[in-house]
Amino acid sequence: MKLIFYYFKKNLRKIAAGVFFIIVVDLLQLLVPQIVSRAVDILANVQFDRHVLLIQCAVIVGAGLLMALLRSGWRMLLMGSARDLERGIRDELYAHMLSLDTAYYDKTRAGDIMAHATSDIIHVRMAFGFGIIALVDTLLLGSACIGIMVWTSPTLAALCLIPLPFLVLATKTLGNRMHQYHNTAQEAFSALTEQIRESFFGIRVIKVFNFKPQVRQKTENSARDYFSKNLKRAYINALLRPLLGFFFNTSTLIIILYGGKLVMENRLSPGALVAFIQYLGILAWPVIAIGWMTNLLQRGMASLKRIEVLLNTRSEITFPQDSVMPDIVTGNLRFEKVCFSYDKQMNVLSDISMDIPAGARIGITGPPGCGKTTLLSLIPRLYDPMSGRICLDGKDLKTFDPQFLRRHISFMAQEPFLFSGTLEDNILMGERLSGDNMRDILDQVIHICALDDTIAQMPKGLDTLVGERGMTLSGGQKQRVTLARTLVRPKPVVLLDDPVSHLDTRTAERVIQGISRMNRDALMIMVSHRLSALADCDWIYVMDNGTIADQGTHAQLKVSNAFYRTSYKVQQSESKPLGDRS
Ligand SMILES: Nc1ncnc2c1ncn2[C@@H]1O[C@H](COP(=O)(O)OP(=O)(O)OP(=O)(O)O)[C@@H](O)[C@H]1O
Repeated sequence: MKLIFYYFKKNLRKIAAGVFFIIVVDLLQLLVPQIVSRAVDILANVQFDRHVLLIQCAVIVGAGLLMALLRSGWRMLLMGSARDLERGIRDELYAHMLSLDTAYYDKTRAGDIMAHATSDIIHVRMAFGFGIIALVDTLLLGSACIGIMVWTSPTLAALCLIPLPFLVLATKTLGNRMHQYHNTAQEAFSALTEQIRESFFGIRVIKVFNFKPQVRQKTENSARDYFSKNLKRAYINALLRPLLGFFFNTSTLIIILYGGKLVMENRLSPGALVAFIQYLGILAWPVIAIGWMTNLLQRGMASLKRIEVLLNTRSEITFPQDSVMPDIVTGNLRFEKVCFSYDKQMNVLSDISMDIPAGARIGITGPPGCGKTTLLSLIPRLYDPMSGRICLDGKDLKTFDPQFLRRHISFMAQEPFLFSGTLEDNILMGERLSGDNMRDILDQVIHICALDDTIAQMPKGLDTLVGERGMTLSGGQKQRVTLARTLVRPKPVVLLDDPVSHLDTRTAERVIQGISRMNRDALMIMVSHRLSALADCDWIYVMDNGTIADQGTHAQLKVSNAFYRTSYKVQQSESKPLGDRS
């Protein structure tokens, strides 16, 4: 609610002006039947005054014009404020979502986040935009209409308002149903969109495995589900509108029957009878709006609650107020009895202790799933250890300013991820390189990552668009672009998670040689299954089942460690031409 109040206060003038315009429009709306009433009475009188009648017509036209102007005025003011609220919530939510840690995204579905960022925000806007309008209109127009009707003829008002409670009940009950069906239809729509999104996302797998009939069937089922839920909503709508019409017509019938009798008995003027019918027409909107507004507000409050839950979600990774920002980071890294678990139950890393001097080249290897990526992820604090600690230059990572820490660490993730944009955008990530020799550095990094030939073959070179998620590039090309992104800015700690896994042996060798020549002062930790890539490392850790099972140099491990020796032999023989394998 704090957010709502903030934007309410921020747009207070606009909202006040909008509400004032609504009040004026409502008053004009209430005035028109009065003028019509006079006009009818003049017409009913045989010797009518043409001049007065013309004036009354002119007033009606003038009131109509003014109402049209003021209506667009309040729409702009109130809808504008509501849109501002929508924009504000979206900005706040997005900024907050970016601040949440990786663990949050591990357990949250992308579809739910999308729902918060789209439909929930729209519901809040609707509730606090249309909600205000409906509230003012319902209170003012509804009570004024009833007041005028009672004042004109209490008995006629009492009789013609008999169907009103049924009308409110019907709107409320059917409105609730419609709201329920609306929600289920929304869920069905999300499922359908997700289904379509996923099928295009995995179009290659679908084609290769000939999954077309299954995927089509699944999408058809989702579409049918969406259709049937929408149909229920349409049925309710189809029932609601005639029902509203029926109740209003019943009221009109009562007015004509009993009001006509009053006119004939000269207890009511014909003009007043016509005005009565008009007031009943005006009353239709507030009556419908009560049910509509309740639904709108309920839906808006539910969405606001969901948004607030998200906004109140805090990262498990916390950062100290008085964080450390040393002048120099040398890159001395120490793991002290570090344990980690994703689910807080089963350890993925157990009792990891390592002392890594600044500037060292460290290799990490081990069977799939033994915890190599997890171990790297703890260094830029994508996750925090459950116990033990990790120190950079003797200080616990948890004491560093997070931005500062990540500014000093380069991290190449295992899965190459590219954004839609140009190759250069993806390497530089929107930050221009500063300094005179920066173009040379970029060229040098491109060369190290064996990207020069690839880029030279592209008509637009570095300005080539890579498509959504780098669709137009091969797996190996994507991996080298993400490597270039990691290496382009020299940092004291460089973490590479299987940087050459998608590359052929020759290109991988060239890339590894380039990396080892580069930025010799930096601490570099490289995870790799390809043991030849680790041959130049100063020290290699062999992991198994979340622990450090062995350590040594490449030469030592080739002899002393069974896993390392066997893997190396297999990889050596695989890299030989078929005829040379023995
Ligand atoms: N986000 C996650 N949530 C829960 N469990 C995870 C998550 N990421 C990894 N794991 C589990 O943690 C264990 C270690 O995974 P990790 O990715 O660190 O292994 P790895 O040694 O890098 O594997 P690979 O060589 O295949 O890349 C695995 O059992 C994996 O299933």
